[in-house]
Amino acid sequence: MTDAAPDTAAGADRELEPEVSVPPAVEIVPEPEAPVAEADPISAVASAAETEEAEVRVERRPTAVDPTTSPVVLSISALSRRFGDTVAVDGIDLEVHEGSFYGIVGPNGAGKTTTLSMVTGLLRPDAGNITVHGIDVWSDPDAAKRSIGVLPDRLRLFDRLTGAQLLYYAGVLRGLDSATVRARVKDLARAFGLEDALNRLVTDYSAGMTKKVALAAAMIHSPRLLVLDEPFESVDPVSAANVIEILQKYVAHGGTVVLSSHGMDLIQRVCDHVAIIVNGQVLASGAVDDVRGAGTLEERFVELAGGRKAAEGMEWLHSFSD
Ligand SMILES: Nc1ncnc2c1ncn2[C@@H]1O[C@H](COP(=O)(O)OP(=O)(O)OP(=O)(O)O)[C@@H](O)[C@H]1O
Repeated sequence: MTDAAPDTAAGADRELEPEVSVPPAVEIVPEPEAPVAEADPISAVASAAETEEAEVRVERRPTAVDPTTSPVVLSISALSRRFGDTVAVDGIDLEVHEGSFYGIVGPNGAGKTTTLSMVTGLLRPDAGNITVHGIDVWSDPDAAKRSIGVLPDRLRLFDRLTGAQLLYYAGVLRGLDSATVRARVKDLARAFGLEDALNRLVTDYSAGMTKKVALAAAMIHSPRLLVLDEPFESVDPVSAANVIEILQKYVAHGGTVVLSSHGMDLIQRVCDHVAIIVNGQVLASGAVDDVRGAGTLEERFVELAGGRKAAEGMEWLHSFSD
């Protein structure tokens, strides 16, 4: 990350604003080690850009590698973290294999964000170990972070930059050369439907646009592991379908996605593996079909999370005080 190209974000503005000179296709996929499932490497980005024609309903896809037998990309063991008296994460063990589309679900306050923050080197654990491709995230964070792309919760972006500048900055910070960054910015903007917004300040973006530009920034260096905290929050259904298609192609080429979401239906349809976290502990994990059993993932989730609360004691709400 420290070997960034000499260009600056301010320079990016000048270079990107008028017209972007684009070298031929750029892959926003990890360099494939496993055989790829499709002949055309990606243009995941380009093909997913056909917003109008996008299938809003997406389903699980076959991947290049079998995510039950492929090498472990992310290993979490005995991970714990407390904030004062609150135990946010309480001894979590998880293994995520290469080529997996791994969903993490849990009720509000279950510890998902805390877990993902520790996995990506943003929050120091109290105890436990995390390795990414065998590299310990907390003893060698620079090396570990090189292969991770992160969409954190509670985004703190440099929002006084334009979208183009922000993406350019993300790319050069990750050591990409200027021409590669420019080409990828163009691909990503097309894929995420942000072309018209590239030259506007990120602070003026809607919530969904902000999420999409942050997601694009997480992908620009084609990391081997993408860790995405609620990537579809505020994102409209067509854009979400585009993003999913991009992620599915990324996974099909050997990339690995770990994402948290409250969209049970989406996780059930798209992910191959899932972990249900409640009160900082993993109550169920494994292949989605094994975890959900005969019912839906949502039913299993409600069962493990303690069921719904009846709306008793709220009669005052319909007393209409005026
Ligand atoms: N910085 C912090 N300081 C104090 N408590 C925190 C902090 N971050 C998280 N917590 C607490 O840790 C617990 C887990 O929070 P976390 O954000 O990980 O949950 P989550 O599963 O991501 O929830 P949500 O689905 O609502 O985003 C909660 O009780 C929360 O209040």
